[in-house]
Amino acid sequence: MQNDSFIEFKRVSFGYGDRLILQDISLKIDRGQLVAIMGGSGSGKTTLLRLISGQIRAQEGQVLVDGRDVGRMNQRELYQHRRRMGMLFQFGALFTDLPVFDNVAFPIREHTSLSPQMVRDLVLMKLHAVGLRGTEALMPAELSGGMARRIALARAIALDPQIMLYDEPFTGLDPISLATIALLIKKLSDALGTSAVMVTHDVHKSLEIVDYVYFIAGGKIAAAGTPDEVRASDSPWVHQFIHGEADGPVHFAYPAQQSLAGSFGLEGA
Ligand SMILES: Nc1ncnc2c1ncn2[C@@H]1O[C@H](COP(=O)(O)OP(=O)(O)OP(=O)(O)O)[C@@H](O)[C@H]1O
Repeated sequence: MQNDSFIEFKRVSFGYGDRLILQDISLKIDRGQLVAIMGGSGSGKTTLLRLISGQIRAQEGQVLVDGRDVGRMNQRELYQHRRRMGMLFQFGALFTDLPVFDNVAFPIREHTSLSPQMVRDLVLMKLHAVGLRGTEALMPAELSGGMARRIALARAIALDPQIMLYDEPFTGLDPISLATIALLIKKLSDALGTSAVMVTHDVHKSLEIVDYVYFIAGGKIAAAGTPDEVRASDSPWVHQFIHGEADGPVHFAYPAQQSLAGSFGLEGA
């Protein structure tokens, strides 16, 4: 596997209207890497994912995927770009009126002209990958929350994506389902060699499975490192964040208005 960056933010700034959300962000995600993005509520984590998928364009700087600037892609290029991408969102619900089989088959039918037999083989393979072979005839209403999330994961990987974007994949799951999904995310990332970006509030579970973590605060990268570096960090900011303490430099209730990185000497940490 090549060890070069597949996703790269080069001095990216983005705002909704006049409100600057991300400011001069630079980061790199290597091929095959699983990276977590963490930060307080409203810090711009989902915005960062939208920049990668091309739903929004950077106002300054570049978002490069496989060397190509997502912000400069035309409609046709964006369509191709998204075809290489799998997404699992907290509210990425299944189509409730379609059985599991058709839910997983949906992107395959939409984006390829494979024969029904091939579609069937692929669907069964993906269901097997998430440990839910045998559920193809069930309707979404017949699934538990954890199973539904795994079926959504099977659908997200149906086309063997090169990039996976996860937005709060653990939210609303019981501890066992959460551990199962986390393990699957890790296993699939390794098996498929995808570059994966995961926005999450679940610090402890994420640190068990990711290769690298970026913390966002005040529109900037407040800290970054491998899980071991993060755990060993003596930064009060990181310490407060990973221990979920209410008091400290992080304001959980409101989006930070100015760079905490600067205030705590964490710039480029
Ligand atoms: N389409 C939009 N128009 C205007 N403001 C928006 C839009 N989408 C998000 N915002 C604002 O931008 C800020 C960053 O939003 P974003 O969803 O990226 O944060 P987040 O870090 O993912 O938050 P959370 O953890 O709460 O989901 C928030 O203050 C949000 O209210």
